Amino acid sequence: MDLIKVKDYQTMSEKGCAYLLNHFQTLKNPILGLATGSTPEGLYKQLIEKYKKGFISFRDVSTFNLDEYVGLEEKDPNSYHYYMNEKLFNHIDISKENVHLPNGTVTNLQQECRDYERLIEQAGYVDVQILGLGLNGHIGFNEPGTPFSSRTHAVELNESTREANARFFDSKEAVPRQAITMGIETILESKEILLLVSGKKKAVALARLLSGDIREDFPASALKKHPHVTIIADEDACVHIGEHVYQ
Ligand SMILES: O=P(O)(O)OC[C@H]1O[C@](O)(CO)[C@@H](O)[C@@H]1O
Repeated sequence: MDLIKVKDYQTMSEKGCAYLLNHFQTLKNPILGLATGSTPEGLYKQLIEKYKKGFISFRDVSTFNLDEYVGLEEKDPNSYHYYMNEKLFNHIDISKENVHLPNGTVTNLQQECRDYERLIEQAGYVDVQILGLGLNGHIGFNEPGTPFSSRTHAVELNESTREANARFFDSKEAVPRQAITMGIETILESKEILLLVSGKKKAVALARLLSGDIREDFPASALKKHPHVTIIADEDACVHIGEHVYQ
């Protein structure tokens, strides 16, 4: 894993954008894996800016999002469909049929997960997967204990994750209890992975990722098995690096 340490959130977002643009140049039909949450918002702003200035087009880009809540309609402001439309897709020239997110409103979640896997495979797998880091080391919605061999699946969300995400909802009770997420093995099939980490809150998780063992109770540690992971982290997120030895 390569660690690029930057000053702050803004620089992390700019560097993340430069990293993606670099990869875009080498790919004919880039397939991007996308994350939600607070962390990539600045990166999406950067991408929109580059598009508006004419530096980049998304006409040939396809996207696969990591996850979606179960039970939220696309029009629900807390759904990840809504988030992606608002934060990125509505502002760029991407074709809606090239955009993919799991559908959390279907009755047969297992079938939806299998279909999502098939779509990723048919597309030829993700070229660059963007990830954020959960406080408990989750990636996508793969909570601690998720087998590294997991494929796209429906999950029960941890209370700590529901609490962390309650800031987007009216109350913690309103946060869905289930989600669909790409599995850890699905994520590891991406050709390149870009992990963005920002803020003091993430410092312990980042330090554990860098110096701890590869263990299923810390999902992000699976990234150490991948040959092409780049981490861009700001100074606040790096404050605990090297301080402890994590088991
Ligand atoms: O970027 P945030 O909001 O800190 O969230 C970190 C991670 O947690 C999730 O929001 C899931 O809870 C991921 O989508 C995200 O990458």
